[in-house]
Amino acid sequence: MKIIDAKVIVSCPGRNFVTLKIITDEGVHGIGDATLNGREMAVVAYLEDHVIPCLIGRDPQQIEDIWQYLYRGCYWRRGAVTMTAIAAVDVALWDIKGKLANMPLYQLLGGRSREGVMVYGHANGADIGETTEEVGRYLDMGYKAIRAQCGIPGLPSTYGVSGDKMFYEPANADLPEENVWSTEKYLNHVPKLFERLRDSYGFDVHLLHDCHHRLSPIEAGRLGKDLEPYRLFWLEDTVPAELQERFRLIRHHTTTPLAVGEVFNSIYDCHTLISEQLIDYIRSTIVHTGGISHVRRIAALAEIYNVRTGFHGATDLSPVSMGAALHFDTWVPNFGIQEYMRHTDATDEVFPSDYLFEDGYLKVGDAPGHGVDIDESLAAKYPYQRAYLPVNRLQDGTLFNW
Ligand SMILES: O=C(O)C(=O)C[C@H](O)[C@H](O)CO
Ligand SMILES: [Mg+2]
Repeated sequence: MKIIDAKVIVSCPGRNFVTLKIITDEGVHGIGDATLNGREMAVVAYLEDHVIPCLIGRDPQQIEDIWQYLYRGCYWRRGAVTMTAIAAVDVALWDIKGKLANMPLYQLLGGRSREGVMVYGHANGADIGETTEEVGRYLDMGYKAIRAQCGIPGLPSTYGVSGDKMFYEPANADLPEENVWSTEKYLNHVPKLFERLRDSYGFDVHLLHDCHHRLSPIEAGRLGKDLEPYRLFWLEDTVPAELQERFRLIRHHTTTPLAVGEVFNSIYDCHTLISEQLIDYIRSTIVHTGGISHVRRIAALAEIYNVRTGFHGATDLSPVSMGAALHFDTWVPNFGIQEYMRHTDATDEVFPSDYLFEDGYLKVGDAPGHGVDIDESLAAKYPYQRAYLPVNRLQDGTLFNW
């Protein structure tokens, strides 16, 4: 069996998605997500110019060999662009293997470990009152876990707060939008949000919060401590995580569970965090971390240190990523939670899928492979539109972390 063709499809049904489609001589095809928000075309060029020529003629059943060929063979290991491109190939090949075996992906991985995948939704508002109402709305929809973000008095905009309450899309400008940040204002305000949420809804719902890489370790320790009475499910991305050792200090100061990893692209970004049990949830996900073949190694390492998975699942990860992640989540023994930011109807039409939301859980279907496809003629109606994630400045103008 041979790969006879592969193509990259870029489509913007509201936001940009990059999809790799691999076609075999037996008529079976597989697809993988290659979307890297704000740097999409770098992955397109990487795939078209450097990866696809190496795929033609190879046996698509040799997933591991192809993975090693693309990782070791490029010499310049790791990096978001490389690992996203490899992930797209890997997921497309697992999709093909599932179709050849006539099995859903979770069966190939080792079978079902749970009936459904607990997901968390995104409640946000301009202030504490609005976020509290939004959390209520998510509870009414059946969610068991909800991430809560709210506007900070004195700041014109805040990460995680959007006009559209169902579909959050931060990459929205032809050039990067500039936000303004104050850690002091933020640290004073956030505990009040969670106090109100626990007063309003009690302790049965799982509450999560994302700091989006904006604190120093000691500030993170303080926030974690301040939030302890409200028993968060997790506090995410407290500090920029290039330096894994930073988490030792945070861990010394708080028992609030910690999650990190959506910007990681390799096991080498998180091995210290995991093996020293400095975190509780690892968020490195399939699309940006080399695909199923690499993420399952991270999950296996995490399992022996009692760290659970909590995959990134924002809207900039396409339904293809969500389908693959849900199969992985259905199987992986140390599953924790799955992020679920809903896609727009236009996106779901371009990417027909068979997963369903039911009472706080997402459930995969039994279609062979990962169960998500692309409608190419519809995709072609939404041409690429350049869009960037925002940048962030402190109130004195210093460039900061977004
Ligand atoms: O979903 C999250 O937790 C995020 O932090 C979303 C990110 O800002 C987004 O994926 C960046 O492209
Ligand atoms: Mg995040």
